[in-house]
Amino acid sequence: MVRAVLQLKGVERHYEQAERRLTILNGADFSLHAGEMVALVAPSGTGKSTLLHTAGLLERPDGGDVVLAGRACGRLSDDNRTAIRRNDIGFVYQFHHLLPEFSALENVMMPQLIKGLSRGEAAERAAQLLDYMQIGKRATHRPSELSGGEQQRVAIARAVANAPLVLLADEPTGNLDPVTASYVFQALEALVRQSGLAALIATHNHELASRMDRRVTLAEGRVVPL
Ligand SMILES: Nc1ncnc2c1ncn2[C@@H]1O[C@H](COP(=O)(O)OP(=O)(O)OP(=O)(O)O)[C@@H](O)[C@H]1O
Repeated sequence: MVRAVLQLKGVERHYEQAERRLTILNGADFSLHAGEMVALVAPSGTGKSTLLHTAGLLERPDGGDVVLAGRACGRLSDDNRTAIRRNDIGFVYQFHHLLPEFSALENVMMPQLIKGLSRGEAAERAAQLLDYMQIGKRATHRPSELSGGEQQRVAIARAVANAPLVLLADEPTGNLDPVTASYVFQALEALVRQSGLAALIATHNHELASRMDRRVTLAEGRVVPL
């Protein structure tokens, strides 16, 4: 049986809004397996970002837990969750959030330098990843000198720079035109398949969702098949 790299077990998330309690995740269960790409497709405001942030240990669940490679992590301290996140989880957002004063190569090197790799090792891996994302020729360019699709390719390379177990993406192509979105997704897919990563990708794009292994949605705070 393929092992679950990421599990949500009865996860609850509530927000206090204008003196009322808003329940976003209400006992959400979900398993993501090694090598799998899963699309999270749900209407705006139903909790996709909340789910990704909780799964990615950015936010703590109010109930239940997040299990990463068999280890219960969701309820750990902020410091412990941050340490685990740095090693084991890659994030891609709708907007690239690249550091504007650094080149594409340096942006991809950054997480590796923070982890403690030497500049030489980090530069070598960053160059390989940029080549893999078919943007190697742009390695010395700053984000402002790149197109939206190129910026997202760099952001994806950065997200996997530390060889995480899990890639979480929140509308990674949401800011791109359909043709560019399709090419960027193709590169993302090739990278995920080649590295054996597990990926959970929130998208409103049904065509891209249809290219993934399975699709889930959120209904009344739970994750259900689509
Ligand atoms: N920090 C917060 N405090 C209060 N309410 C919040 C907070 N974060 C999110 N919410 C609310 O929780 C609900 C779910 O938000 P979330 O961003 O997870 O939805 P989403 O499905 O990702 O939406 P979109 O597709 O528009 O990005 C929304 O009603 C939002 O207003």
